[in-house]
Amino acid sequence: MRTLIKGGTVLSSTGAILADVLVDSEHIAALSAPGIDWPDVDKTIDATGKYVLPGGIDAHTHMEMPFGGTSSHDTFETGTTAAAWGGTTTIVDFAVQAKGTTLQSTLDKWHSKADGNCAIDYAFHMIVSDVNETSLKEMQTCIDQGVNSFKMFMAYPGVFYATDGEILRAMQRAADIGGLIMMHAENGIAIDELVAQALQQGKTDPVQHGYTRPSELEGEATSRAITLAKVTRSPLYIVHLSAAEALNAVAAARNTGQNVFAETCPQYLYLSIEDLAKPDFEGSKYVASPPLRPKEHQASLWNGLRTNDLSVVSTDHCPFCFNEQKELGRGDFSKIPNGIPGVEHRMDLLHQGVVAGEISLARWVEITSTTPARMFGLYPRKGTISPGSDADIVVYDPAATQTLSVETHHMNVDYSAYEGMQITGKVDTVLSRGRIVVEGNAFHGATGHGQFLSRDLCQYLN
Ligand SMILES: NC(=O)NCCC(=O)O
Ligand SMILES: [Zn+2]
Ligand SMILES: [Zn+2]
Repeated sequence: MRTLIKGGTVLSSTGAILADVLVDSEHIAALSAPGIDWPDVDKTIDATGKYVLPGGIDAHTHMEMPFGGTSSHDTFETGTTAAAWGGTTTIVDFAVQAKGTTLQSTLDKWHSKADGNCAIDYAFHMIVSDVNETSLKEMQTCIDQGVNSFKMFMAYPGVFYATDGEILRAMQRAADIGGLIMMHAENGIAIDELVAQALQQGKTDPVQHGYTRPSELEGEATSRAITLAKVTRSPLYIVHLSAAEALNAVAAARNTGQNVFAETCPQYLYLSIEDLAKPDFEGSKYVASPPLRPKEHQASLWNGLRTNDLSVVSTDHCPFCFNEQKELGRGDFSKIPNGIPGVEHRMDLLHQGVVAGEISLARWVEITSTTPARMFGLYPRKGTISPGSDADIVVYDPAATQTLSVETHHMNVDYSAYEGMQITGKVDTVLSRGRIVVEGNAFHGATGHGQFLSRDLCQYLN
């Protein structure tokens, strides 16, 4: 099957050119001057007036993730389908080690959830919640199976939390074997005290989730993680960075040349603690950790995206329904399942950054596709429109408009965190390994089309 995408503006992390893109089977065969007459073309897509960009890579999702006695509501099938609708053609999801289990059994479990069930390609990170001799050894086993990044938690004592000593040991191991430690950086011990105090004072509303997780405690944990990474000579990737204090710590480390990287998420760029404070328990829809911050943090985060102190935007997609799931925390905010849905909207939301003049078109591509591909060992198979690369391609109409809503989204969750938001730009067509999966308002993808991506070691970019 040969598909020609004609007349579009092809975007990359370095700029834009007018070019046609020839796709042969699953791969990009050629970029050519506009109008070249390629033989044996089965399907032509007219991209005149549209952008042609590499498919989005969302390096932080949680499909079917157990949390707080329930499970995130998107399956790998529904979540990857929603991702495709929004122009994301690869996800990297987190396999979650439960305490007392091995990394191998965790990996097997996540394969059994995902394999054969994804509409787009997928890979895994590993959450290490039980640091012991076996799991430290198994980090190499994970790498051998294409999983070379390991998330650890300074938050959630008693669940995922690791002590500084455990983090130090895992970082030493990662440094030895070429792994990447990803850190949820919040001071969970201090936060638990603040949570207990708030509950004791009868403060139970969702907004307390924000008040009990102050940005200083994200800044402190980020600095501590950076120090541990420095001592162990381990690269470090801070996940879901939300606070100016944390960003300052990352920027300072990077200025000294340390291999420290960070991602932020659309919710920290567009939503704020005012959403968490919505009445009638509606704030629960916005409970995630780190929490949504006062609006002032947003300008710092956009600046971090420009300076590259924030290298990646991922969603941390972790959907829990308002009815039944978020409901578990009515009367006790600490029991609200943590997470916000968003896998479908990342490309659109970041395009608003282009429209608003916060970032360039090239930067849009870089932070949503090219850098995650390079950072997580998927480049040049993914993250670029180049001959030989997988034909994961988005044709995007920058002039179209849409309104985000639970009525129209495809995520398996009963609310939209961005309800009513007006968006300029819309996905027109999506190809996943050469297959047209989205075309206008039609979905042509298939469950099981998505393949597991065994990742190469990470390529760090300062
Ligand atoms: N972020 C969040 O609130 N839920 C998902 C788990 C995590 O990433 O910490
Ligand atoms: Zn986290
Ligand atoms: Zn997460």
